[in-house]
Amino acid sequence: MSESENDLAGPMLVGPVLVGPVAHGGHCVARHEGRVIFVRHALPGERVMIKITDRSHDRFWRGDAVEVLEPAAGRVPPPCPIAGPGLCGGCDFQHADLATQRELKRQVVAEQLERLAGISWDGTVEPAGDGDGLGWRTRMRYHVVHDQHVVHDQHSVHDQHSGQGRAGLRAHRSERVIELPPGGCRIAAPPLRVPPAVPEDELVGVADGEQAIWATGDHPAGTVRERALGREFAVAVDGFWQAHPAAPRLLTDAALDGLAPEPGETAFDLYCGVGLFAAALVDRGCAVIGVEGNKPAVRLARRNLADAGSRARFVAGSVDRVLDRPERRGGLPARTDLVVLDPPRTGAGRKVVAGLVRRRPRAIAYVACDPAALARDLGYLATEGYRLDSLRAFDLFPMTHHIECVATLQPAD
Ligand SMILES: C[S@@+](CC[C@H](N)C(=O)[O-])C[C@H]1O[C@@H](n2cnc3c(N)ncnc32)[C@H](O)[C@@H]1O
Repeated sequence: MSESENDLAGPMLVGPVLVGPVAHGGHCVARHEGRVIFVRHALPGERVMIKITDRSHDRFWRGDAVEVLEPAAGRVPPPCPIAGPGLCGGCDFQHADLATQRELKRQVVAEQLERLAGISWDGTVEPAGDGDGLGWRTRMRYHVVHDQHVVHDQHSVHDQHSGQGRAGLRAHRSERVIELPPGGCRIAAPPLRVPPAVPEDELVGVADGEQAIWATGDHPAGTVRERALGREFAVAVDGFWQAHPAAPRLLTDAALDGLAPEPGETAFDLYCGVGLFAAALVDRGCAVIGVEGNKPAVRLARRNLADAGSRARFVAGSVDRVLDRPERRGGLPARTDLVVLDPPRTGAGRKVVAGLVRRRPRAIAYVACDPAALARDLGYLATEGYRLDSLRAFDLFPMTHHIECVATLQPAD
């Protein structure tokens, strides 16, 4: 709980405040009486009243715009009734139209690249083809709220929940669960919008066409079949697969456009999951080695690419360690023509960058779900002699602040 929520004087309201530029993380920057406030539910240029939600940092506060005195041109009523201040933390930008959302994301990518890598980028954020930015999310994790009742027995008093719970989503930066509104989650694919009542605390849903597959527990068993690139991929129910249905095609096309693979070339697919980029490279005639830390995903990748025979090989392990290991001890060859890397939100880091540039690839495609980590790693790659060739940004997470980028690089000389 934040300090302000603990405050006996009640929540603190400040303003009117003029909202400044958007910042990475789904908020804008405002200044009030010499202090920076990261404010959610606002747009640049608006004049708002801010409810302070976190005063625990010396250098900045956090807050929600709870009253908009002068709205910006792109403001719209949020399509979901739980998208407002203090409610669901999943969607950051429902109060902006899609063009404004994309402009905010463009500014964030450009600012991160400039500030962290000294790169000036004048690209746009490309839509993923959805009309209204709703109903795209094919993977959902719901939390379940139970009615608690207190049980007294002869030894102790404890809380118990009774029977089925009601599904919800977490509030922003909080464990608090906000119950779904009637009609369910607006960005979930239609079969996942309204989940079934379950007795467990968590519920994972995967959309399989018009059907939903539901699973509970920390490590739900089972696989689903995803169709992409004219292939079928088996994916664990709780495993990684791109959440937007347009993502596999958009991202592999962008990576391959930059790499321009030739038949017979060698490639690494680092952080390969169940083999999406490996499949795209194999289908263009390359021999690929995938590296993935999640062992079940590696087993599925081997199955998914079984038709490629010796042209697709998968190594289980942490990318930094596998890159460091000699080939005779299960590491990777000393040279490769091409590299695709698609790390988690934390990015690849200096050690991975050093390990891959040592192989002198003629082209690298970096698929990134965090523009700050991407910009930091592009800085490392520049120091190691790789220059940015192209950078495309895709709006694969409409209504949220998230954005997916594909950067391609070549040796500077
Ligand atoms: C963003 S996903 C990309 C998966 C795949 N490229 C795709 O598009 O389906 C990142 C993957 O990296 C894996 N991963 C995370 N950290 C890792 C590490 N240090 N070494 C190897 N794999 C890692 C995760 O298990 C996950 O499958």
